[in-house]
Amino acid sequence: MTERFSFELKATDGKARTGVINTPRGEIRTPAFMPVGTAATVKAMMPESVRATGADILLGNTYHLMLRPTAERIDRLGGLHKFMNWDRPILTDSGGFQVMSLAGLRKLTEKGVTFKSHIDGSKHELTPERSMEIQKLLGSDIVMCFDECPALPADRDRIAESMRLSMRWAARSKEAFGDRPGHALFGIQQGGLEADFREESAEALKEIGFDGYAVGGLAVGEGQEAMFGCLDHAPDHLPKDKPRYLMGVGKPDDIVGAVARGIDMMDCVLPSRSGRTGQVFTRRGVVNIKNARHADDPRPLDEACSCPACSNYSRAYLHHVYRSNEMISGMLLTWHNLHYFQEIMQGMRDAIGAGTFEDWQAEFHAQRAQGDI
Ligand SMILES: CNc1nc2c(CCNCC3CCCCC3)c3nc(N)[nH]c(=O)c3cc2[nH]1
Repeated sequence: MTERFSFELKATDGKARTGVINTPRGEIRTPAFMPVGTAATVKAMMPESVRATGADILLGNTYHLMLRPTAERIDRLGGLHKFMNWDRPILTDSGGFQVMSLAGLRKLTEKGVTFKSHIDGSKHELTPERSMEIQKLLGSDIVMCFDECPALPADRDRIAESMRLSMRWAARSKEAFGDRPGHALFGIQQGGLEADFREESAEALKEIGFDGYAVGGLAVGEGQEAMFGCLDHAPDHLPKDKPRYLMGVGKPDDIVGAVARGIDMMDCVLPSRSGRTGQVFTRRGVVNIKNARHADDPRPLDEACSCPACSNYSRAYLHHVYRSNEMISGMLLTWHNLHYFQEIMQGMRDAIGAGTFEDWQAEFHAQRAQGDI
């Protein structure tokens, strides 16, 4: 059990890296996929099941939890780990991104953001200082700076202005975070798809100094080609000896492409949200379980998968419980998707460690090209 937060790089293969983040609540094997636990739960999953899929860390959300049940109440009840019965690391986002995508009636100023709750319309304010206070009350192990993520497409002036505001907010976040051994504060690089702004943002963050660096401002509708184009240079300006976290990504092939470009950590609602809408990710591509062609199919979703859904149930059963809107449908498909995403991460960690990441990527893409799934 370490009292400090540290990152050990174990091996690299091209720009891809594999390593371990040591935290007082346990280690995080990288590259890491972090399941999203928006309102103190990974939807349809017990925490022990999330762990069984191979997750070392999960995400909590400042925006949702500040509105309901409030960070103060979670603090009074012993913090988010105890509240949701997850004793391993938790990373919390700073709330700004969710305000811009969820809240009503927002007002953005140099100080921060005021907004109306999407739950009951009550008025709230988020500033770098308040976001740090909330994340401290939640007890999260990895805290994200309070930032502003501009919607793309946006012109260069808007992107520069937004990035420079986020850099001022990063300095205020660091100031408010203080010195908290065993807890980490991550800066968030902004700058849209502009290489010069990405470099300016990275330099500003390094000047302030953080325990890890996120690549923000992506996966906001730019498409995979533009995102990869940005990732071909954006991580290069970030410190090599600190973890790099790409926020909000993504589909399996997004994740593989991001790791190949030097990313160590990712989060996405996709596997859990898709699990509830019948979209199943497999090594050969996506299966839509609600399609009538599965009604009589006795085969598992994926013969090569060892998750409970693939080990114990037929496609016909999964089709039936999805169509019947039974709770077990979301449980089994979410479990499968999270298990599959973690299997991809384990495959990449092993391949990078063995120096065979090129071959692993070729096999990953070849399998997906196959026909009927
Ligand atoms: C989906 N695409 C995307 N997500 C981004 C996110 C959110 C990442 N996921 C956080 C979880 C979401 C569900 C609830 C729990 C927290 C971003 N967050 C921040 N702070 N800044 C971004 O530029 C930023 C950019 C992002 N792009």
